[in-house]
Order: sequence, then C-alpha cells, then structure tokens
Amino acid sequence: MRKLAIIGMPMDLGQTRRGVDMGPSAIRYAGINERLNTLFDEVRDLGDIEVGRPEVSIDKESNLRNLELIAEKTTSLAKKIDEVVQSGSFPLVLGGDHSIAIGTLAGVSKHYENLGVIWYDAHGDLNTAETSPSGNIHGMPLAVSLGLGHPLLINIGGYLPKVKPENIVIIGARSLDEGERELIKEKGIRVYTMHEIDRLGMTRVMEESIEYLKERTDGVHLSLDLDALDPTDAPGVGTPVNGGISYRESHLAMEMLAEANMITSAEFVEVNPILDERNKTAIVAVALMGSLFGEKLL
Ligand SMILES: NC(=[NH2+])NCCC[C@H](N)C(=O)O
Ligand SMILES: [Mn+2]
Ligand SMILES: [Mn+2]
Repeated sequence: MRKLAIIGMPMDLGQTRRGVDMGPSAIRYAGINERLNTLFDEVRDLGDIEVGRPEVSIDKESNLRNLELIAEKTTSLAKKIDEVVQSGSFPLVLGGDHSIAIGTLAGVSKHYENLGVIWYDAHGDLNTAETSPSGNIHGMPLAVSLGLGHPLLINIGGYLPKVKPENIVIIGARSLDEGERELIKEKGIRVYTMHEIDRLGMTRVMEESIEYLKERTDGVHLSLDLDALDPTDAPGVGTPVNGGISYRESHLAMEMLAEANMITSAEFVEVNPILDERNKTAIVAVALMGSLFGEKLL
C-alpha cells in the first residue's frame, strides 16, 4: 500500500523576507490533495508544525539569525517526520524557507544507512556562520546536514552527520559563495550547474544523477527549492536568480525520478505567496509533485 503524509512547516526564520511562512497554505490552496489523491492508496494531511509568531533575534556570539528558534522548530519537525517514516508513509514537507531541511533530514536520515540527497536549487546552501554573507540559516542547511555548522543545528535528532558528501547531488546551481565553492571542491560534492544542464541536457543530467545515487544509497531525499526554476516560471521566491531551470525541464526531471522509483522523502520549499503572481509558484510546485509521484498523461 502506497501512503503519503503531508506536513506543513510554516517557518520564515531562516531569511529576512516575510511571507514564506504562508507557503504551506499557498501550496494547499493550489490543490495538492486533489492532485495527489489518485496517485496514492492513502493521503493524509497532518497539518502544520506549530511555529507561532516568534520575535526575530540574532545570536550575538555566532551572528546567526534566529538560531535558537530554528533549532527548536526543526527539532519538532524532525520528530514528526520520524513518526511518519516509522508508520510506513512517504513524508512530503511543505515549506517554509530552506532551513526546514535541517529538520526533515534529521527525521529521515536515521532510517537509512546511506541516505542520498538531491538538492534541486539555484544555491548550494553550504554556508556556515564563518562563510555566510548574510547570516541567514536558509543558506546553510546542506552544510548542517554534513555536520558542519553550529552545534545546536548539527546535533538535531542526536546524531550526525545526516548525509555523506558523496551521497549528494546538487542540480541547478548558479549562485555559489566563495566558501561554498571551496567546500564543494574539498568534499568532492557532485554538482550539475546550469552550465552542465545546458550542455548535457536535463535527460543526461538526470540519467547520470540517478545512476550515481542508485549505486551508493538506500533511499533518496529530494529537497526542491523553487528558486531552482527560472524566476519567469517560479517568481514567488525570496532569492530569485536569473537563468534557471525551465518548467519543462523540471517536469522531465520529476518524471525521470518517478520512473527510477528511488525517492523516499521530499520537501518543496521557499514558496512565498507575497512575492508571487497569482499563486503561480505554488501551482508549479503542485504540478511538479504530480510528476514526481507518477502522474501520466496517457
Ligand atoms: N535556500 C535559499 N534560497 N538560500 C539562499 C542562500 C543565499 C546565500 N548563499 C546566503 O547564504 O545567504
Ligand atoms: Mn535557493
Ligand atoms: Mn535553497
């Protein structure tokens, strides 16, 4: 029996543009239930993780914006995800800014020996407090999952690391900070930048990524930041970067993942309805979920 559990994570503390906390509502409004109902034997919407309206604060010592709150809220998310995986359901998390991935991965990864991660994003999200140009934790979750960063974040769930560098594939990168570039080289992380996507085409990028992860992982988490897509297709994001992946290429990528039958958890993040045009970005997110979960035209 194929079971899906939807969990909303309405958190905007990982960056400074308010509104991304409304992402889960926008995605639900875009018709997620109707779209996914027929693709699973059971779809349960577990509602949102309680985030509240906390006051924004900067940790003086580390210069990390909202450090303690993010640690607390992602810990709650991790617990919920852990339960969902144990119950045999596929966890689908709706963001929220990308810092929520710290919690998702903490909840998921303990169930696998070698969890793979596809980081579909314009950014690497591989900063630490030392390399971050912004102090925004949404630029750090992948580093945190590698065990690099503030102790309060890397120890969530009581174990580390959540992912090994050789089990990561980044797709869609076109904005990397200096420290992130160094880390990618030092750790040998596989990255398909927009250059490779243009040059090889999305088909080959996905074939290679799937083969690479099949060989070494026993489960794969898809962390999809809507800013991986070009801003013309997904304008409702806080940190848009021109020259992104098209709507069609993204559908192809999701369809190939469905065919490979390898994704074991997923999150769709950074949908900000305040910055959007008529909920376009949430609608794109739901359409991509359809393809990811096996929707077919014929
Ligand atoms: N999840 C995201 N949209 N991350 C954007 C990060 C931008 C920049 N690299 C930073 O660290 O601030
Ligand atoms: Mn991004
Ligand atoms: Mn991101």
